[in-house]
Amino acid sequence: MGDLPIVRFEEKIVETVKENPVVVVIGETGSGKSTQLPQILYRRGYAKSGIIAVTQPRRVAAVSVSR
Ligand SMILES: Nc1ncnc2c1ncn2[C@@H]1O[C@H](COP(=O)(O)OP(=O)(O)OP(=O)(O)O)[C@@H](O)[C@H]1O
Repeated sequence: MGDLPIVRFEEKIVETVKENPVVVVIGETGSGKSTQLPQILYRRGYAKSGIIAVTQPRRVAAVSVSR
């Protein structure tokens, strides 16, 4: 699989998350927000100091992106 568009913004996202208590990421459908953001935060160690929670409008979608 090729890289999703969000991957290019990883450094900017991590930097912004570090500096702000709340961050809103806006991007096109399929740009990788739901599937990549939790993995980026996991790789950067955010699961060590807290939990990474993933919400979706439907239960099945929430469970599948959390795996
Ligand atoms: N590493 C990858 N490379 C390419 N495509 C991927 C990869 N991982 C997941 N995908 C696919 O890319 C799409 C990314 O969707 P994702 O739900 O993350 O986007 P999104 O930005 O959250 O979209 P939406 O705004 O519609 O929720 C999915 O169809 C998924 O199957």
